[in-house]
Amino acid sequence: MSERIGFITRVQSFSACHRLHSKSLSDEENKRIFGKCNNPNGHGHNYTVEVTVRGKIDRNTGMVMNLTDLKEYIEEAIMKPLDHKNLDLDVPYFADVVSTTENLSVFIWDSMVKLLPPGSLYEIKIYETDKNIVVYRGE
Ligand SMILES: Nc1nc2c(c(=O)[nH]1)N=C([C@H](O)[C@H](O)COP(=O)(O)OP(=O)(O)OP(=O)(O)O)CN2
Ligand SMILES: [Zn+2]
Repeated sequence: MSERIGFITRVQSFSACHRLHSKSLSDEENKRIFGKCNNPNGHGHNYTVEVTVRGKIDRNTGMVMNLTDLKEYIEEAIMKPLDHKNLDLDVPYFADVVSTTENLSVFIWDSMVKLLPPGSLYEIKIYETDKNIVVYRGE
């Protein structure tokens, strides 16, 4: 039988607060562009992240990778740095990077890719709210 390629996804939720504010824009521009999300005292989200890994379905184990291992990588790359944190103040990456969900997806990609087998990370999908969804595939 020829080699089969599979995709596996693990879902993880975490809570964090943030403020959309760019240091390269004036206060007026920040207010105009980010509106209520520029509130000086911030606001919170219950984020849901889907991490998808692509790979060969191993003939012996029947797995692309062990989901138990993926769970541990997610704990390291997502939960420890982000859960119950103020993204802008607690996560050094966001000191000079606006904490949009796009940039959050890049942060999570860069953190996950360091832990996973080379070339295996396929997609990071984040639900910031039920209606606001971002996908990043490492490009
Ligand atoms: N391109 C992006 N646009 C916006 C982002 C983002 O990350 N990328 N983020 C925000 C805010 O963080 C904001 O919290 C979004 O929340 P909100 O507008 O309240 O969410 P909903 O659209 O789901 O809420 P409803 O008011 O119920 O429609 C803004 N833009
Ligand atoms: Zn927000």
